[in-house]
Amino acid sequence: MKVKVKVKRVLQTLKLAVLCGGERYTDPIEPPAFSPPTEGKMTDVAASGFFVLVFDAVLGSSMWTGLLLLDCSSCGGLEGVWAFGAVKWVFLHVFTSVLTDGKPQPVLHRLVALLCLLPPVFESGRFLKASPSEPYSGPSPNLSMLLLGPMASSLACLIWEKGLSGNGKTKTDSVKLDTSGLLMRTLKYFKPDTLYLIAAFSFLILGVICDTFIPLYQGKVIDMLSGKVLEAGFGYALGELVLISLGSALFSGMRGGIFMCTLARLNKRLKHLLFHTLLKQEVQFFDDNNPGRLSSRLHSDVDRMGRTVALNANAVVRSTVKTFLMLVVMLRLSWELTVLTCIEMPLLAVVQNKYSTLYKELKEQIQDCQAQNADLASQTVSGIQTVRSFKAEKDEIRRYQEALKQMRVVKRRSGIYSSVFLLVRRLVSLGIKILMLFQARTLISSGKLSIGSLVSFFLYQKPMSVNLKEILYCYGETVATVGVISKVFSYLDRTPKCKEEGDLAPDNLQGRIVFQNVTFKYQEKLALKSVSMELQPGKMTALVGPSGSGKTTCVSLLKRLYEPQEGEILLDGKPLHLYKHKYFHQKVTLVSQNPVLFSGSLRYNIEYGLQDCGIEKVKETANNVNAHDFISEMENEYNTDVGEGGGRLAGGQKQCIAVIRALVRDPQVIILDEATSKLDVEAQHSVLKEIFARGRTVLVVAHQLKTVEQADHIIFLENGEVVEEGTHSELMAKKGRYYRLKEELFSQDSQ
Ligand SMILES: Nc1ncnc2c1ncn2[C@@H]1O[C@H](COP(=O)(O)OP(=O)(O)OP(=O)(O)O)[C@@H](O)[C@H]1O
Repeated sequence: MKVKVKVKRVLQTLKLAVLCGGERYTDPIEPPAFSPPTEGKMTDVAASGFFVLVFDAVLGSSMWTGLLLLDCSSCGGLEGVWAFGAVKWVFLHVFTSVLTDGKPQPVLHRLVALLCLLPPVFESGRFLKASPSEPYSGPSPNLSMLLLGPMASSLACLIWEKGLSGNGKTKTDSVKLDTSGLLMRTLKYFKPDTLYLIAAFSFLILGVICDTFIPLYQGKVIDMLSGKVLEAGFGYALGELVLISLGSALFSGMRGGIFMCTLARLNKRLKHLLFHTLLKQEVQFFDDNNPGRLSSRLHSDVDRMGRTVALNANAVVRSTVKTFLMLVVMLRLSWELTVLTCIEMPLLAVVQNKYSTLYKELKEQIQDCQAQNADLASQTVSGIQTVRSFKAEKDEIRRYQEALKQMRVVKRRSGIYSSVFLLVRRLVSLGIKILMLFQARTLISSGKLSIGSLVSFFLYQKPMSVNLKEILYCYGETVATVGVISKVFSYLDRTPKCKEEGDLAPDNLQGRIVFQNVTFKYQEKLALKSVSMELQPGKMTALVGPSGSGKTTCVSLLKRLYEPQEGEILLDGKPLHLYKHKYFHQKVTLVSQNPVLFSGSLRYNIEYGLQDCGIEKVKETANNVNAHDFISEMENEYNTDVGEGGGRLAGGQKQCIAVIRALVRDPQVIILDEATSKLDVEAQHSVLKEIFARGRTVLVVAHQLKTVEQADHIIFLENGEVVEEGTHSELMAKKGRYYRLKEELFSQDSQ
């Protein structure tokens, strides 16, 4: 135990000396303050790696010194080399644990494994290649071999850390896990298409097998053309080539078709699920997320997510199988040229990995810009009347131009990165190609390679690098799409902040509404402060107050579009959330000043959300509010299309349709938010008469007292508080707070 502590302290002293860059440092217990923590961590790993390499060199030279002193020419043959590797692993492992206080980083594990494995693997290769005339004699103490192992191991670790396993600076294991977790989760959505996928992958593998053998047969045919093989076999080889080519075309076509079909099914499922989840969210969610962004998630992001995962899985499997088969054939043709081809791979992987990291960030930025642009354009187009009436076209164009400029900057950056990446990739490929041509000349002149085989090799080499590039590209593309996938899943996983649906649906509902100390905030903005009021059945209550006083908020809470943070709203003595949703929204209906109509027929809009409402009931209700006549005069009567947002109807007609839509539901509570302001006097009269029938509870929202003279009870709201209430005449007679506050309004009303 004491020895361990001593070793540790010595190591710490050495380590800190290195970390301090050779500066004088006396106290080994108190380490100097390292600057940024991540930098410190990386230096720590580098220092530990350095000590592992030194310790490995010490172990290696001790073994050779021991063998020389004991006068042993062999170190036990191949078994001895493997045994020494195992012993070395134990020593290095313990050393690394001590060095890192029992928490060695994964990179150190990899370094130790490589240092211990490389020499035995190399010696095993030598053993297998040894000819019977020169049998394997075991390793010899060679300085270059002693240096090569540690150098190759360090380089491999460096390439892995800096290039292949991420950007080498910030990527943590949890992020990696998250990426694979997200991809696995996306794959799970393919479950209903398992049969399709099995068929597609089977065709894919058959197609790949056929593809792989095409160049081999082409090479054979070329050798036959040059007269190196018997003429008789020519027709047979040509037949095989045609057959394989036909098979490749057929299987590839089937594979592509089935994949596209599966992708379409996945898209449909995901979009349906996302739309379903979105519609379940509370209204506040839609206040916080603008429609452009949500629609972009629903359309382009889901498409991209499915496409990336499905097509990339297809491409990766195809390219991997193809690469493996081609590698086998290429190794048989010439292992020297194959090694050169394979050198290209890690180099390209490093470049691609760097590019992928940058590309991922840029993709996310471009996506956000696109959503913002779409939102801006749709807002302007849908509000064109307002834009035109304020002559704000130039402002809107400028805003849109600025958004486009922002996107152009990001896209330009992406373009520059992509050209630099392409340049580096091409240069690497070119360098390797030149080396291969030199090697091919040597092989052909020594008779180890025929021209046909060289042609075959080159026919393999191009698709081989295309396959590798495809694998790397798919990897990059998948990494870039992880952001999109996680956003889509974040919406899919979102639990709506609504109370659970109740099961109350009484046949007889009186419609008595009570607000009990209701307080409500929009995010940080307080809109209602402890509001208490009562709406009586068979009576008309008016909610009056200046703009921003909280009238609409009261209505929204009563319609359960939001939930109060404090207090409760009761319907016939029961909290609203205890009622069944459908029942509740049929019994409590709202008609607003600017009702929203959907494109479709009048009948569709009136029956909206109702399953069992016949045309007779629609006609009867329309008749009751004197709307049947104007509807009958329309081109297709109740089947007349109202246009986008009801644009083909006049304001008063829209209000009339909204009133009918509310009344066909047989409501017990009706909320009129300046709902009849655009109707003529006669129409207003018939609408109000119908509304007040059947002892309904009526809540009317208004800005001015003079518009609600017929109300049984008036509640005056200001700054989210009830400041005054009573009948119209009581309020007019009162010289209370309301009149002091609103003298102007009062004098206007009393005129
Ligand atoms: N979606 C929202 N997000 C944040 N604040 C809001 C939201 N809707 C309303 N508010 C704020 O809540 C307060 C009350 O608004 P509310 O719409 O209820 O007033 P109102 O009396 O209906 O006004 P108006 O008569 O003009 O319609 C206002 O200060 C308003 O700015």
